[in-house]
Amino acid sequence: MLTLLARVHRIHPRSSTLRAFRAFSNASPLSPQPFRFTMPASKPQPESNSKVLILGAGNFGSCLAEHLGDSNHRVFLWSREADVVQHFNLHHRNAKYLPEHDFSKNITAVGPDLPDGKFLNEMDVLLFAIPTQFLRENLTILNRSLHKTSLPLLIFVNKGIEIGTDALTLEIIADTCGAEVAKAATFISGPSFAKEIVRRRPTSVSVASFTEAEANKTSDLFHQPHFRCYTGSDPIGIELAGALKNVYAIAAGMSDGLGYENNTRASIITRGLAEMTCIGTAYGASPLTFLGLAGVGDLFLTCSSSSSRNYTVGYRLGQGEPLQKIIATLGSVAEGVSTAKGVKTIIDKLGVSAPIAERVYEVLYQDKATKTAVQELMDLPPSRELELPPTAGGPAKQLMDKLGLSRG
Ligand SMILES: NC(=O)c1ccc[n+]([C@@H]2O[C@H](COP(=O)([O-])OP(=O)(O)OC[C@H]3O[C@@H](n4cnc5c(N)ncnc54)[C@H](O)[C@@H]3O)[C@@H](O)[C@H]2O)c1
Ligand SMILES: O=P(O)(O)OC[C@H](O)CO
Repeated sequence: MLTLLARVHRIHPRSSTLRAFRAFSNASPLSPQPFRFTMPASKPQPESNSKVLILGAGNFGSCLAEHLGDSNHRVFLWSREADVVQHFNLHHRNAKYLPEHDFSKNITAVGPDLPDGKFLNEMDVLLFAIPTQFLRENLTILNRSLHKTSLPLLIFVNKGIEIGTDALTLEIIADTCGAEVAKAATFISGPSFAKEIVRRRPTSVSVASFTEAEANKTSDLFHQPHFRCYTGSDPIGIELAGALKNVYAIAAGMSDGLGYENNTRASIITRGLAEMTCIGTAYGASPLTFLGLAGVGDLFLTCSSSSSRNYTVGYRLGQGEPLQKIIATLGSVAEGVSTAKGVKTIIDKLGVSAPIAERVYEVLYQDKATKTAVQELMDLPPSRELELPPTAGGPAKQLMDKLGLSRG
């Protein structure tokens, strides 16, 4: 397989890229396939009419509530905003997010307090659509009433890295709810604008979990003729891909905002993918995950559309607006802004070269002018196009140790 890979891609058999692939297949704690672990599973799902609690009634939580309500599940949508709850139950509309959309009658809004233990444990599915920076505080509270012997199916859709800890969601779950809960968690990522899903535009996503049964249950729950799910066993990889693409979407937006054209954006997308793959590989994720929907799929989407909030932040920065004003008026979360901090720490720690991500960090947090950032990237000395770093160890290994999943 590796010899074939070398022949097809004209890679020298002793090249560092091939060595990295070889090292990955031998030493990485994660493998893109097959599923290797026997895991704690959630309680059996009903054939139909699952009871689903969606935590977070922003654009994405509301859109996924609609998707599941529309396929005849009984959906409860938790919002921390009392006016959103009240308005939703009266009008079947979310006044703040996706305000044009008429929502399914199968959805009931709940809140603003977090649901109590009795309600929580009656659910078949808990889906978290809360921005990454607020997940820990909510999981800490919910964990107190979660029955660990009869877990609901647990699904996470946020795309970010926690400020201060540089933790991925898997680690936040392990810290707040324990390793057994983290091992049963499932992650959805990929190119999926909320406003297109509610209009039933054909969409495909990656679904990953350490547990095959949980990934399959999530896929079964979501799969529709207009919504395809592709399962995988690299949750760390799809989490990293989803978080990283937001940083590169800011870079692509900056370039467009500065008035650069298609060549520049294509360079940012392609070099961004190379950086994401190197960071992911050094972290201990599978490089192949970055070629999937959660990787290049979502990168391409968010780097090339003004529907992306992260792209919009970059675009407005490129046009000369100050960051604080952009954040104050965006009306919705752009995870790339906070994630750029975690990415900077991770690349420094891992010693990975990621010049685009570094420049995004410097523009956001060190007052570097967007034009200077682009010029500095263009002034870099010529380099090899792709050199994957070694994969042994890395934060994924530490996370797998924490979950009790490392190879003996
Ligand atoms: N919008 C999309 O198309 C899309 C697609 C895929 C993934 N995502 C991801 O989903 C996550 C949520 O994004 P979104 O688009 O729904 O964001 P949003 O800005 O539309 O909504 C954010 C939601 O978080 C809630 N919130 C804010 N502070 C909170 C707190 N302390 N505790 C609990 N809830 C709090 C808000 O009330 C709101 O309901 C993000 O990680 C995003 O990257 C979004
Ligand atoms: O609007 P963005 O930039 O947060 O992107 C939303 C989703 O992540 C697209 O898949």
